[in-house]
Amino acid sequence: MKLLTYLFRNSPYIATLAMLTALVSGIGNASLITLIHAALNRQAGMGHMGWQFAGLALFALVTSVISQSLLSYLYRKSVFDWQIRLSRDILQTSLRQLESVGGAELFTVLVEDVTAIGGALVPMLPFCTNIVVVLICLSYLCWLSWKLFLGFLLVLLLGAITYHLIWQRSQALLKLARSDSGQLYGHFRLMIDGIKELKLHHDRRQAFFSESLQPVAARRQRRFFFWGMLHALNQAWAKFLLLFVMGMILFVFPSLIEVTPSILTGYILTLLYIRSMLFALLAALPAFAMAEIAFQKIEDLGIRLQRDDIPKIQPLSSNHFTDGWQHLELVDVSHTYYREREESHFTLGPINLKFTPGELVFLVGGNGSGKTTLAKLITGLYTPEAGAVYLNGECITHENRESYLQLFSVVFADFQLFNDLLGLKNPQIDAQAQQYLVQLQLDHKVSVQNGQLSTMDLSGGQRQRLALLTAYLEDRPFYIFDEWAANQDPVFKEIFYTQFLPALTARGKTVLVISHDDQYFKLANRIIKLDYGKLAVEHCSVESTS
Ligand SMILES: Nc1ncnc2c1ncn2[C@@H]1O[C@H](COP(=O)(O)OP(=O)(O)OP(=O)(O)O)[C@@H](O)[C@H]1O
Repeated sequence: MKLLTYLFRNSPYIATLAMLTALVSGIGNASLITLIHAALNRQAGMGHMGWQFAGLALFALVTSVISQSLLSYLYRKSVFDWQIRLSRDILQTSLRQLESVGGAELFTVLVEDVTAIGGALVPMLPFCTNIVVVLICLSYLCWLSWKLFLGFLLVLLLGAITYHLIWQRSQALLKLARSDSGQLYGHFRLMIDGIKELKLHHDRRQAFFSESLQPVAARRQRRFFFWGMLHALNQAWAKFLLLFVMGMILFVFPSLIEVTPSILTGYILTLLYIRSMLFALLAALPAFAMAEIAFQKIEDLGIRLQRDDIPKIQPLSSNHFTDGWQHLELVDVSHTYYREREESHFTLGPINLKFTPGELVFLVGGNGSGKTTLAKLITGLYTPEAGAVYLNGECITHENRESYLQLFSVVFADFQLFNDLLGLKNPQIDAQAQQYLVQLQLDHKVSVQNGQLSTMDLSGGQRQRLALLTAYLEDRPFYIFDEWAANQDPVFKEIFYTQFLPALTARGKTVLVISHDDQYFKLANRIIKLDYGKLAVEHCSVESTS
């Protein structure tokens, strides 16, 4: 049902046309059988009937081609629409919500569920055609003999009840198999991201393969197999029932009810004709079942992505914050992570901080003290659970958050490089990038043409420098570097702290550096130290923080 609603809402005209063609094709097909029966009983002139037969066959062919072509279009469009819509939703949703959904679940929905919905559209139109044929044929049977039809219906009812019982069990299995898919995609990601660690350690690789990946894959495969088996059982049961009912019509009912040989022939002929259609109807049900669960998963995800307590980021209305800022303030800001599995939580804050243009601020503290979380709060990637962030005295809310985000250029410790200098519209971008590449000592490795980097196959430290290049080109007022220099050689580390950072602040940029390099702390205007989520020390003029 959801599939039909989705289809008509998404492509009303094409779907209506496809459905009409499918229905008309069904009527054409059903008319053929009545014509064949009439021809067998010589009820009209044979020449006239021959033309009718040829016309109907041609009609069925044309309508079938049209509906199949429309179907193919609808399938591709459905997959495209869902993937684009979900991708847009994901890009619009707040970081915290995405983190709580998890990458593996997002990936499973984008790949598996979207394909399942598209896949269910494939048998959809033949399903409609077949339903029409079957319904017309059943009416024909009723018209031939309603008494015989009652007997037939009784057997059909018995079949429907048993079918439904097996169907329910198979649906439960399908849901379990779908949750296995989420876990399996999670393992695939882990395998690809952690391939070096897995390759290096034989026992770890074996354990990952045989204790993590394979059991989930095997369980999923087993569940899909049993699910398929239940459907096969249902199909076989349906076939048996049809044979059973034919046997009853041929050998039992004639002794109980008065029927002519012509009616018997009509019944058997019609049942033989709709046999394949009935089976096609049943064969389509698994695809619909998969789509139903996929819809449910996408709906769940939609609900999680658009939860009321974490509103979506509003689109960029104006860039008014970047025109000039005087001060940025965090007032009693806090954030808590809940770890359901460990039944524990980590709270950062309440934090009170102020930044002004042209400052060089170091953010220091032990591992897990909350430095990266604070950076996410400052940048607006996280919304404070308590307190507020103010820019020039204006509170940052969901209405102005998108504009506020444009204030920052951040290189996170787990940064991601893009080989296109995406979103940087400056016409001199190639020349500027080339100039920075020289400064970053990467010009012998990388070049930029039409905003595209020639390569990203670089060492870890060199990739970090490329991330710095992007940050430079963004030319935003507030820079944050999360342990950027950790992988740099001493020479370049020195250049970064003593040349690059002062050059940025000299241009009026505020720079917040998350760092453990205490030999450079003396360069800072201010040092902020975090200790287990609390602001431990804030030095204005620094010699040492220890
Ligand atoms: N997405 C998350 N979900 C749950 N807990 C998280 C998440 N991210 C961080 N944490 C927890 O919050 C705490 C602070 O993490 P954060 O990354 O901010 O620390 P950090 O000071 O940057 O650490 P490091 O110096 O190791 O990078 C840690 O205890 C961490 O386990």
